Amino acid sequence: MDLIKFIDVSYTMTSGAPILSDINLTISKGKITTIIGPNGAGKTTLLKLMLGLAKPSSGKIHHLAKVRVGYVPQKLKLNPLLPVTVERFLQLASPLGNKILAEKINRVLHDVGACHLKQRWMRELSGGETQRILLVRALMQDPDLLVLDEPAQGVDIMGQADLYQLIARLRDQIGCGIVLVSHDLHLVMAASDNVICLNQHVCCSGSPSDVQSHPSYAQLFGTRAEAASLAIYTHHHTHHHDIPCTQGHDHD
Ligand SMILES: Nc1ncnc2c1ncn2[C@@H]1O[C@H](COP(=O)(O)OP(=O)(O)OP(=O)(O)O)[C@@H](O)[C@H]1O
Repeated sequence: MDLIKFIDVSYTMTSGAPILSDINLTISKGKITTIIGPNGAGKTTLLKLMLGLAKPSSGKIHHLAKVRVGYVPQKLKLNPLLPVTVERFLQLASPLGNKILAEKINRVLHDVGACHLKQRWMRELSGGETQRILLVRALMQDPDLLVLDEPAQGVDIMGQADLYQLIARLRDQIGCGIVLVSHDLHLVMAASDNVICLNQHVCCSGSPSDVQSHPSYAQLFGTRAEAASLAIYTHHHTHHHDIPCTQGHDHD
């Protein structure tokens, strides 16, 4: 099912500077669509258009009627002096009554494996933990479409892999559409159903393998594109473990 469809969409600044031109794309339920592109390519602008926070200068954007969108911002702007627990933060984001809300918070925290964070202070969470709680907040809207702006920023590589696995699990479990912006080509190629390669216009799009074999992808990302085609999760051992795994050891 199509959730959002862009038809010949262009976006121009009031100064007349073109930001996006002739964008045609479809966001579908049950699929992870990742937008990749260099700095200034217009990725955030594209998300704003999807979310209805900006209007196209020309072209049409069709939304499925009453599509519910959950948005996970790049960063949380929270007053660092404000003592807010995770539970309180989530309560503040919902209009639900006490009992239903408490149950929902528990359920969604459980779904993303974050029950242990419930009583922690928001300001003390790590980057990856904060990202998970922002995801919980978005999921509490029961979204048809989940939009994540660079969710892996500030999260270490193992945390990023976990986050992407979680996003893929949510797609299967909830069946919502997922749109994300990412700079990490390895993870994008491993975890997306569709990839849109953007540089003010759609340079190429399709399955990760379609995009990886497209000349404009190699042109835009150069050596990073080559590196991303190598598997990253393979953990080759060329040695035997004779010490417990909890102690440090080097990998060849
Ligand atoms: N409010 C604004 N006023 C002027 N220029 C803007 C504004 N918002 C965006 N731009 C310009 O539009 C272009 C696209 O910006 P956008 O933030 O969408 O790119 P991006 O792909 O998300 O970049 P990044 O990867 O660096 O976050 C950039 O050249 C940016 O400078």
